[in-house]
Amino acid sequence: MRQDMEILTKEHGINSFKMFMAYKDVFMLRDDELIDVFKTCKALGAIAQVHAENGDVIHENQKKILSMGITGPEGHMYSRTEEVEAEATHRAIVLANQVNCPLYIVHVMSKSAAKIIARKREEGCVVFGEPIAAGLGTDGTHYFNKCWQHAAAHVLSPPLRPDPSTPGYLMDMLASGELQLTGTDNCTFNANQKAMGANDFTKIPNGVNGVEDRMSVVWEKGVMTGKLDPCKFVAVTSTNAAKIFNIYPQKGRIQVGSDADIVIWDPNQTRIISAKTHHHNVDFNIFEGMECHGVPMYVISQGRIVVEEGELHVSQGVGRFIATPVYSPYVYACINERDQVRQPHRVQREAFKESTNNMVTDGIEPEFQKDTCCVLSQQSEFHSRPPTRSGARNLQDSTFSISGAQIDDEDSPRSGIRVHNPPGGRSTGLW
Ligand SMILES: NC(=O)NCCC(=O)O
Ligand SMILES: [Zn+2]
Repeated sequence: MRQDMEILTKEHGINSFKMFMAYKDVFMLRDDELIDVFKTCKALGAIAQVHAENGDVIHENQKKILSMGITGPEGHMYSRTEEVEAEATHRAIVLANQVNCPLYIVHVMSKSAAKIIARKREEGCVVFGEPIAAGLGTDGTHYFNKCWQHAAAHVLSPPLRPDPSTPGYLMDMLASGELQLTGTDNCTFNANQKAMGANDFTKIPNGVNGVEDRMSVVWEKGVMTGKLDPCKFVAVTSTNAAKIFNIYPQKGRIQVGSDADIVIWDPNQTRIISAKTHHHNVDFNIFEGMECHGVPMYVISQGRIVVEEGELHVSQGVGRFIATPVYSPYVYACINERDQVRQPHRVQREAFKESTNNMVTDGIEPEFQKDTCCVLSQQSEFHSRPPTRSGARNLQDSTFSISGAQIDDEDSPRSGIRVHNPPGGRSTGLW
């Protein structure tokens, strides 16, 4: 695998690798495997991407939900809760940070996962979060739709969230910079293909549309709501991605020398999204009926007009692959510095010399020293402090040990523990 990644980065212009924490027994990587790939990405200067959901938990939940007789698309959502996404998001960030590898979380779908990304960035982790058009434009209430096809058409992973305030929240996070860019994870299936899971939600192919409508959805939900200004709109739809994937300013900027890929956006026009008029080769559009302000009047690609007033003028094969070089400075600048300054360092000490008196008895009256020695050796398995002057166990000590033993196991029965020297003199009193 490492060799393949090396060839891809060095000879084919690939600088990012997506890993799955979901899809148990298919794509799912375990922690040690993730660490391995993160280390390889780091060594190659690539960006590690993860699909963050806990595949083991999903597997358990799926069995449970199916056994309850829930076979429809709502089961997809119930089996992949926010917590399942948030746990994996947190774990991925921790693992990547441990090996100082930059991380990109694809399709951030929940408030919980977004909050974790924001918190870990605040703590200094190099992690980027990408919400997608689906999660910004619609929500998981569609899984409760009585029409199976409608509900199944919204199945993607992680799923849309039933909390209808989620899209607005994710947009707020983009506006504040806590999430950085928008994608789509465009991956469409028509009704017949989705029907593979007609009797079992776990078999519904995952994925929805997004690529054609992403700009419109982000403008409508971001700019028209006053959350994003037009410059931030450009940043989260274009420039930030170009920077992260190391193709800026060839892409993501309009200037002499950059590629002539330009969208002329008319903010005053409106259009209504529909499967009847979209250009996807699929029979459903998850944004069906959404009225969007802001319409691309012209799209220029490689200097040629490819969209003009709603009409598409493209020919197959004119697209070209853009190589993405490793060591993106926007991603790796801090990483390289951290490699230098965050090294653990060894403390220089004198060699250990065995002491002739290995009991610490300072401050304990001589008459109690014998008892004390006995107690200390009994305590060796525990965090030990000497007994108090009265001889009682020091209450600052932990009485917990992994073995389950208690510090006072030998004084039985437990309800009648003898105190050698309680305040006020020796007695056989109980405490
Ligand atoms: N988002 C989605 O369901 N896409 C299909 C493949 C994947 O899970 O990434
Ligand atoms: Zn994915």
